[in-house]
Amino acid sequence: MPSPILAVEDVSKTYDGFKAITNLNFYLDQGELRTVIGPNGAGKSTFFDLISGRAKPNPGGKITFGDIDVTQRNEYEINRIGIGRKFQTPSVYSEHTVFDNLVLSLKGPRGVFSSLFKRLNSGDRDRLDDLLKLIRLDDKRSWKAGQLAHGEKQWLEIGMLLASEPKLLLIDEPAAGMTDAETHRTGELLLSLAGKHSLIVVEHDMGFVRQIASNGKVTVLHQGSVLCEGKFDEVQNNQKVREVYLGRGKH
Ligand SMILES: Nc1ncnc2c1ncn2[C@@H]1O[C@H](COP(=O)(O)OP(=O)(O)OP(=O)(O)O)[C@@H](O)[C@H]1O
Repeated sequence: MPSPILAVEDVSKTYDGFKAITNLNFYLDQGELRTVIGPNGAGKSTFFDLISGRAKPNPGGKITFGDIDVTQRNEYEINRIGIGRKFQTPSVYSEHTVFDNLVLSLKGPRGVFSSLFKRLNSGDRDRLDDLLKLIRLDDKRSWKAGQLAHGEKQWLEIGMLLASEPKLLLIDEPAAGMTDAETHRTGELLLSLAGKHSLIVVEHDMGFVRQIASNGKVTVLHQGSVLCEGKFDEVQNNQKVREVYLGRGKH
């Protein structure tokens, strides 16, 4: 049994007396791709905020990454320890080329100026070439990022996340606003990352969830807690999930 890379234990988060996350327990294995779904307001973004250090849990809970207790670490430290996050809306450097966007995201203490004007070593170059192929933007490496289609910007941002060499990737609704073909390609990309990386993907598009959860587990959040966890079909057929999430339990 692989040991969990992430353990979230008895974690709660209260905002102005409202519990956005309630006694949440969540374990992710090394190399696992987990999909997290849940209705609006279920706590998915707050869950990511807590793991990434953007928000602090109420006293009492614990978040462990590898063997490090990150419960009270700040966002910057957690990112350096190896948790990278991609938000729903792509945020690329529009005026820079695709290639330079990746250079700017390479791991290490580099300012914008030194990143762009420093000579890359051959190891970095090879890695960026591989990344460009992986995200299928090899032929657009010299394009300004602002010229890319929405789906391509999302892939570039996944590439930027990978350039920073995280061990765990938190990815928020990567398929939002994509065409069917782009969505499918994104699923292939994420599936190809599993194993080498650990990933948690929050998503609403059920066709996409079915694709990326084909070999893995889905966690359903509801009112800030785990309602159900299992293979896609198990989750889809779960009565509680139908009632609260799909809203058609009685039909
Ligand atoms: N900073 C905050 N201050 C006050 N309430 C918050 C804050 N962040 C989240 N909440 C509340 O916590 C609950 C969970 O919100 P969250 O954004 O985590 O849900 P979600 O599952 O990501 O929803 P969606 O799918 O709509 O993005 C909501 O009721 C929300 O209003």
